[in-house]
Amino acid sequence: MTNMDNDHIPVYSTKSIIQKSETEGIQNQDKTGTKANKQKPPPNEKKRTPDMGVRPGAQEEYSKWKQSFWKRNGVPGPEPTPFLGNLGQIRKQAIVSPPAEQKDMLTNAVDEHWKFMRNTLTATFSSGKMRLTSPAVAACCDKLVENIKEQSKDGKEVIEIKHIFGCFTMDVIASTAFGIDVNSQKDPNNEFVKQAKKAFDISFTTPFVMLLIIFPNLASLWNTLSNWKVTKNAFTDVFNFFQKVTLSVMEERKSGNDQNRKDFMQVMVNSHNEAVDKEDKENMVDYKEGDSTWRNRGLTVDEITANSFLFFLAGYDTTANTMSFMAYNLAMNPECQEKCIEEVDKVLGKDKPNYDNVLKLQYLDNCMNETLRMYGPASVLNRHVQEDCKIGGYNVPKNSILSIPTYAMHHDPEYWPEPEKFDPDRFSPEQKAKRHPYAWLPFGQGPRNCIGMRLAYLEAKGAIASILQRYKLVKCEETEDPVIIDVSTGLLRAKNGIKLKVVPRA
Ligand code: HEM
Repeated sequence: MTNMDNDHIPVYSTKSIIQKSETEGIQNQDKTGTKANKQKPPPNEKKRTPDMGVRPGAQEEYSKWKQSFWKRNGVPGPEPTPFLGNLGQIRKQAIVSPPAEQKDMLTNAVDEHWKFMRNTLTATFSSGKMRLTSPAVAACCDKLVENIKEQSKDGKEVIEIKHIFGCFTMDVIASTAFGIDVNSQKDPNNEFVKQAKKAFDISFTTPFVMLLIIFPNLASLWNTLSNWKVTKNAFTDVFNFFQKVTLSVMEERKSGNDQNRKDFMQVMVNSHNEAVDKEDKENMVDYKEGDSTWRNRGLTVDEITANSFLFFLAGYDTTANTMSFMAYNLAMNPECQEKCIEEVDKVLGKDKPNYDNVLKLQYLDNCMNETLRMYGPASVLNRHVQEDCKIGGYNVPKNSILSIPTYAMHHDPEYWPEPEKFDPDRFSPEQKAKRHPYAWLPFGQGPRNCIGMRLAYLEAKGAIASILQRYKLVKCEETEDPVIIDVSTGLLRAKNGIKLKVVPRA
């Protein structure tokens, strides 16, 4: 996605996205798709002088002109409010790229540069690389269980589960993306932990980010608006810290220390000389042998730094929230938790989780998928339209931004009967076969989908399985029922956290 220069378009109808064919033949549709787009804003009736005042209703017409773009193009939807359009309705579904000035982040890159980096980084998350990374994830699972043991005091203490999982995902990213071992639960004053938390707080709690949610096309002003300097400078400080960490880790690797470490950092460092395996090629965007955008060079130091940092921003809270809601769902549905425990005992026994045994936890997989349906952290997807096109019979002009409301789609009773019910069997092969594949999009879709999905499954399933090997997750008086959702920061999370008891298994 890029910084945009056109209308921000909320697409409301799940049906219009999912069942394109059903919406063909709409009335009032401009056949060429151009005439309607060339309409001008309402003209002033006459040249106004300062004392003439404004024609009744004209102010409102102007204030809604941008927001009524789709209405004028025949696309049905809710009535926009002046200036903010339908923000009230889509706020629940907003996700935003971090406001980094770093052009080398995958999320900020475009065209050939994005393609080169996406293909290079895709290799970082291949199943082969995941296998190499799984001992590092298993070590973090051990720390997680140890921290739970210390906090739970034989199941008597109430645990803020989101905090525990936040520390876990922080440890995983530190270890896999930066090659640094930390225990953020036990050592909150560690410099890496402090800076990482700062980066995250800046990205997701400042008014600037809220503004970006409201007006995504303002992102291009990031470098020029001085009243955001404080935030920008703070963010740059944090980025500089991560840059120093990356450089010193790379230096250490070059000097021979830790060269055999199998983490993303090493894969990125080796990117110019590593072999490309068959699976990498299959997952790459438009991969062609000898393509000039691919492997004509390795990743630069700036690209490695920017993307290690991005992995942290994109993978920390998303995965921690998913795990928290998963634990919540299992505590609220003990019969489902029993099934998971049975499966974990059968498949893992007392073994540590790794890429292959975690893949075999099919019921736990269904529980994670159902959790992502109910509480997927990214509740909206955005696309920048590159060419004039038709979607579901509607004309969509070049340079529009489409917002796809996944939260709304995941709660549409037409596709998900009793949407508020936790029912992991919705993801059985039979149920899945009956559903449109795009009815469930927690990781997005297409070439720009989530690159870290495999890691997210390995982390979340591995950690929950490690807990269930020893403990049960139990609802207690402090557990909110139903849990209150907060979307004010752009990412969906539990407003008051999630509190549970973690009781040792008999
Ligand atoms: C449960 C956890 C996660 C969820 C629900 C999630 C969801 C998403 C979504 C919805 C997108 C946008 C996709 C689209 O527009 O089609 C995305 C992009 C991305 N995600 Fe994730 N994500 C998760 C974990 C991770 C992790 C662990 C990492 C890395 C360590 C990661 C790295 C990224 C990156 C780099 C992109 C941008 C890809 C690009 O622009 O080419 N994510 N993620």
